[in-house]
Amino acid sequence: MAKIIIVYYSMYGHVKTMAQKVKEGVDSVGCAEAVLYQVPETLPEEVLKKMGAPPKDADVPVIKASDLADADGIIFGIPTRFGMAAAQMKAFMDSTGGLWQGGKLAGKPAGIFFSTGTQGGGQETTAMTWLTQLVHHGMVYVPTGYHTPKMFQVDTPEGGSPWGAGTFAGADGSRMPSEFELERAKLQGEGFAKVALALKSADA
Ligand SMILES: Cc1cc2nc3c(=O)[nH]c(=O)nc-3n(C[C@H](O)[C@H](O)[C@H](O)COP(=O)(O)O)c2cc1C
Repeated sequence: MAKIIIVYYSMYGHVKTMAQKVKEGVDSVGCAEAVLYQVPETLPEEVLKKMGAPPKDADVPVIKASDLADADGIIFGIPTRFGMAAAQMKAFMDSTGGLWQGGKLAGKPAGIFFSTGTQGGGQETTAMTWLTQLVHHGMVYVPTGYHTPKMFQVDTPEGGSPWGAGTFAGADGSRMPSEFELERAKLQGEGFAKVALALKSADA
């Protein structure tokens, strides 16, 4: 059984909704199971209140760096801030120095999915700039590529790219992931689990 960790930050629920679909995809493969975690919050309560952030989910545990060590693969769910990852995600990665020194994540597959407010708001730059985290840990980036013919056909704005599944929250945050974006999130989970299983069996 391959254990896949899906670790995300989600202030308004878009990334969380995508994370649940990615999990569905991983779990559908058989011999693979995804576990959801959220990263610790770094903003003070009063700032969160001003930003209109709802309370965090009690049902998703908050991750510690050591939780990553026994994963067979890690998928990162990232909301965009100013064209790159939300600082909460980076703050969590900054707590993984011990794992990095011990090479504990080296060789593990890693995927990325994301959410921006708008088209052109930084879906690909968020993924690209996150690669530094993976490279320094020696992780193996698993993109989705054009994993469904529908990616060539969309005529309405849809989030995501060959870098990973994605969604648009809309300028006011009111848009929720579309059916196509959720389908891609599930496909990403499926494809990722297959790669993780192959790497795990090659390692056995
Ligand atoms: C401080 C801040 C910076 C943001 N920067 C961007 C940005 O550069 N591009 C963009 O499209 N959206 C930006 N957004 C919108 C977020 O990406 C959006 O709220 C998020 O993807 C929603 O995901 P969530 O519901 O999981 O939190 C920003 C939001 C905040 C609060």
